[in-house]
Amino acid sequence: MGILEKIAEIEREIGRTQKNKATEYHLGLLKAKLAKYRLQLLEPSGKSGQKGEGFDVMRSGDARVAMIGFPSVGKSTLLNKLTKTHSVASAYEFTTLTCIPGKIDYHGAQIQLLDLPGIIEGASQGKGRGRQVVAVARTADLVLMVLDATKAKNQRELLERELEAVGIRVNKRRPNVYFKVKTGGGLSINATCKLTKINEKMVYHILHDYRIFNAEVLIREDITVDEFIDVVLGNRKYINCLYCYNKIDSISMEELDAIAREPNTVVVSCEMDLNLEYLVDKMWEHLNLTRVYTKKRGEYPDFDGGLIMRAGATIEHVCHAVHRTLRDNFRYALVWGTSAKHNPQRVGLAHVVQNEDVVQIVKKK
Ligand SMILES: Nc1nc2c(ncn2[C@@H]2O[C@H](COP(=O)(O)OP(=O)(O)OP(=O)(O)O)[C@@H](O)[C@H]2O)c(=O)[nH]1
Ligand SMILES: [K+]
Ligand SMILES: [Mg+2]
Repeated sequence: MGILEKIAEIEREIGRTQKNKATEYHLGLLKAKLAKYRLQLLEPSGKSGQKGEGFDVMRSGDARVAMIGFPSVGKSTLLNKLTKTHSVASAYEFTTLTCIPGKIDYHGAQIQLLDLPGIIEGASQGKGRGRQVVAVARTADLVLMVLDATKAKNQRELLERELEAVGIRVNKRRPNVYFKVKTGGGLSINATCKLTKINEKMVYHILHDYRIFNAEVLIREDITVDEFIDVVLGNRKYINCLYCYNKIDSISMEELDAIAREPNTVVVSCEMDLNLEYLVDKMWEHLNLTRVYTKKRGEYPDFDGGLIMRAGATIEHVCHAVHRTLRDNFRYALVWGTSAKHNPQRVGLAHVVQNEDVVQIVKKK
């Protein structure tokens, strides 16, 4: 039996099985099996030409945003509106067949925006160019899910399911579980809180199913079976996602009002140039980047320049971004801004900077 058939069979069985206390355990095991087969689907099948030409676009700029959506929702039109790149747009589905990068300048930061082919249901199992498209999504710092405001309401769930199937978790954080595989000593399973959705026996069996017989597990929050499997597989990507409904020029005010209230959602019309600037603001917000200005002693900070850092960046990261030898000559730093207790605060390498901080690095004599 092929993997696809095995997957279909397990999915059928899950569908057949009623969800209740008595079947919970059995369902947990089925889900573990399903995840295992899906993982195999993702692995390259030996033939090296499989990767798909036109999809390995070089990363550039400070962050990468990938547009994911069904055909003809307006992804290419949006790329044309937001960047100087041109990507063919037309009323036919599957107009775009490769990955086309564009660049957005946002107050001195550069965001790489990727136009991609439309995906269809079953994309994660290799339908269309789905597999290449979702593989690109895995490399993004933010997924921009482009949706057609005039189409059915379940687009969002369908797309999310395709991303889930390749190990992408959108707008979720990594489950708070310590998990370490060991070479001996058996299984040690502990929890620091009450578990209502999973129990020790289930954890034990899932680990056995993955042929893990020695490991330390410390569960620190009330996780589900799926979340535990994510931890065990370890290759999940947790990516922020912003939902962008396009073509709002073609729906009623009532419909618009309902969509606009959904979380993490921006409504736009490429055709009427509606809300596009706001969309870029929201993209920046969801990328969760931090801008830090550096200054020299006795001089004003350079508010035009500014370093773009990941959230959680420290003074050490700032040093690396300025010059590769700076960290070795580092004595202390002075920080002005929201991360400082008083202005300026004298800090060490481990100090976490915040958006719009000003940093002066003082070197060893
Ligand atoms: N009414 C309306 N139509 C739009 C809007 N934006 C794009 N379109 C139209 O939607 C159609 C599809 O646009 P594309 O940009 O090619 O869509 P796509 O998502 O890139 O499509 P594929 O590459 O085939 O997946 C075109 O006919 C566009 O003119 C909009 O804001 N309103
Ligand atoms: K199209
Ligand atoms: Mg297109």
